[in-house]
Amino acid sequence: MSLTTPTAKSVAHVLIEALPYINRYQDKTLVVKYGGNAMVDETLKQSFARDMVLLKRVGMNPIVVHGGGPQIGDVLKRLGKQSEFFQGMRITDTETMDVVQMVLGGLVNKDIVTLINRQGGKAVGLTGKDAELIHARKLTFTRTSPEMNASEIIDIGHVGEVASFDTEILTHLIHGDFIPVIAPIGVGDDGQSYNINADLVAGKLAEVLGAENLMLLTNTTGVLDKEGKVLTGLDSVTVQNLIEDGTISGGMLPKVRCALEAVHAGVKTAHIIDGRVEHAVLLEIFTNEGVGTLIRGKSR
Ligand SMILES: Nc1ncnc2c1ncn2[C@@H]1O[C@H](COP(=O)(O)OP(=O)(O)O)[C@@H](O)[C@H]1O
Ligand SMILES: CC(=O)N[C@@H](CCC(=O)OP(=O)(O)O)C(=O)O
Repeated sequence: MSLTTPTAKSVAHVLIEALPYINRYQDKTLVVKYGGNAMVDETLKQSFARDMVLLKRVGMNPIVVHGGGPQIGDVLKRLGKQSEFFQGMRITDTETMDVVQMVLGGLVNKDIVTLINRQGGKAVGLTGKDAELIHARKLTFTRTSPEMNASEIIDIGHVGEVASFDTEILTHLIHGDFIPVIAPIGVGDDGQSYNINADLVAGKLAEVLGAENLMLLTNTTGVLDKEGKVLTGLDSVTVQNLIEDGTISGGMLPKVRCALEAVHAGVKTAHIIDGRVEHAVLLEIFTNEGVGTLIRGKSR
């Protein structure tokens, strides 16, 4: 290919356009949450893996936190078990917890690790139990019953929230040029395993690592309004209104909540983007255009 052909020129142009972004993100941490719904086909999974390797090679520190809700659901179904949710959280009895560990810590985690390594990266897969990365506590809900004038505790089994992180292992991995790939399973004080929503893990991890960016990859073009248009530049007031009027619901609730908490705690930007678009992460990082919903810290 000659250097004067339009293709060569456009390649040079793209690289030069990316330079300010590469400078800006040099040595910065990006927490990328890869949702189970975004892992839809092999080509897309490979393009995601390639993005992670490229980010690492140009000097950023990507950390992947993955989900796998649909994949857990499929295996449970094969075992003749129905998935049940309470406020977006999977009701997790002991048998379900075993399946969660096998699917997230085994199948999904190792699939992502292999894809990244095949693209030339050095990925290491962990659950939150490895080096006690994620300390969990049991998540319980209370429901107030006006008739009985009392509140009732709702136990949804082995479901946890993040109590704290021990990030020492991540520091070692980042300095060794590895890409950590984390399954959202925590360990309690009692040594028990807890199933944690992956958005919650990604948001809290971005906070404690002082990440530059939190990116949540899902299966919509972003947070949508009632007409299906992508909303962007959302702050806490707008998000609250959208939750109250029912525009934001289900699996989008933990995403917007943890993104808001992260930006309030100092993460520079949080984005909810469409993981079904090839190279969605690169488009978000290296272009001015942005491809999803930006969540803001303060109203401007
Ligand atoms: N306002 C909204 N905009 C976009 N998606 C929404 C909205 N409210 C609810 N959702 C739902 O949230 C889902 C994304 O959450 P979830 O299924 O948990 O994905 P993931 O597996 O990526 O975490 C969307 O597919 C959509 O059904
Ligand atoms: C407590 C809880 O609901 N945990 C989730 C963990 C996986 C997850 O979060 O996967 P996605 O990001 O693909 O939805 C679950 O069991 O499905």
